[in-house]
Amino acid sequence: MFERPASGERAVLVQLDLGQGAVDERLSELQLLATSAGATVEAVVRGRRAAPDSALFAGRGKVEEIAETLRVHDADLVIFNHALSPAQQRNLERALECRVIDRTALILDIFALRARSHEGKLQVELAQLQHLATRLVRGWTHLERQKGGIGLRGPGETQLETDRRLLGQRVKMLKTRLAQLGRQRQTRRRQRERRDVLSVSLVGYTNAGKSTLFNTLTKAGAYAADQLFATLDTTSRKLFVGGGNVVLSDTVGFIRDLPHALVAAFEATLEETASADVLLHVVDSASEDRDAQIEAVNQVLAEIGAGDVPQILVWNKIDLTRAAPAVERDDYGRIRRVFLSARTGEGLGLLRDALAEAAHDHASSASPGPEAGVTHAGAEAPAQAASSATSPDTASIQK
Ligand SMILES: Nc1nc2c(ncn2[C@@H]2O[C@H](COP(=O)(O)OP(=O)(O)OP(=O)(O)O)[C@@H](O)[C@H]2O)c(=O)[nH]1
Ligand SMILES: [Mg+2]
Repeated sequence: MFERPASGERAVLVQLDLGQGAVDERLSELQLLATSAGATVEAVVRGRRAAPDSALFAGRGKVEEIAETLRVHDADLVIFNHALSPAQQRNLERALECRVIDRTALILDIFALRARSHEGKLQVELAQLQHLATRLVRGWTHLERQKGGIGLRGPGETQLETDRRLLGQRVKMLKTRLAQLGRQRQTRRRQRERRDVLSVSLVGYTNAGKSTLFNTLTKAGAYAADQLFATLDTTSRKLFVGGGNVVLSDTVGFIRDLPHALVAAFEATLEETASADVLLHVVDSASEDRDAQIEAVNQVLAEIGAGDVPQILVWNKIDLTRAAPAVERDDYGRIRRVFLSARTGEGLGLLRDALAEAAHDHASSASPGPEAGVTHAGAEAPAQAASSATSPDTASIQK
């Protein structure tokens, strides 16, 4: 579906335990991120520190261990699963004599690979330039330049050697252009609102199954793959459910510690999420990292001003957990959680029911405010404690 540059860089991953928890989950996520960017993971160096070293992030001994690992595996790239300061990155590259990138650069790189729409490309370029702006001083002169490597791909790469002034101008131009596109987007959205269509956005951690669900619901053929950030551009499709019309949008997935430059650059796209009537929060219920992922998604939602948009939790991948398809309702009778499998289609009908209810309430509500979608559902659906195969982890879900 998209061409992938055969970069085949041989990478060594570095994961330090700084006491934030979920170290194993963070590491397997980094592995998936690196593979999604086209690298082959040759080795992993792990360590533990109370706090990052100001000059090298890791300690001296650890840096030596990384150097030795690079030699043994003949690797040419080091990826830190942390945010490195420009100075730390520069010092590490000098010490290790190879390219060192951090988690932010890696994520930006994947975004550069995936961007397809005009707006998406502009957004990625803006994020890359903003990330580069602080790092511009170093240049790449102490390294052999390698076009197309991880962290150097995408529209931002051509600006690498441009001076700050030009870079500033480009950033300004991109912002203006994106603001224009944002206004057009808003106009389209208002027209939709007038037509009384319920707008529903799929949100969730990357790889949760949003695109798969989008496809089975709309048969649209959005790109779904076992890769992080397979989807970058927002795709919307109209959907007919019993209660009325729904516009369903599939969009970029979230990840913990989403780079701020990225959040800022994707403002317009994310705004679409924030202005939805209902969010379908898709969760990979089979993931060991599930609860942390839910939390990370809710955190990003709060950051982009979507913390108050009503959510229906979609407990996806029940084919892996062997949970039964079911719904859970709140005290007002609103469906708050649906157990289903986007892959096998089990429980999909229940989600359609939930959407039909929300669409019905949206159409019949007198004041179509942002929350009109599901908040009044209780009025005509009094607490029918329906088929809730309540799982033991219900308590961990607050939203
Ligand atoms: N077993 C199982 N796998 C699923 C299910 N739904 C999705 N998947 C798989 O999970 C992987 C990710 O699915 P996507 O639909 O691309 O996930 P996404 O949330 O759109 O991911 P991004 O666009 O990368 O953020 C794919 O390999 C899917 O085949 C499901 O119900 N059961
Ligand atoms: Mg997707």
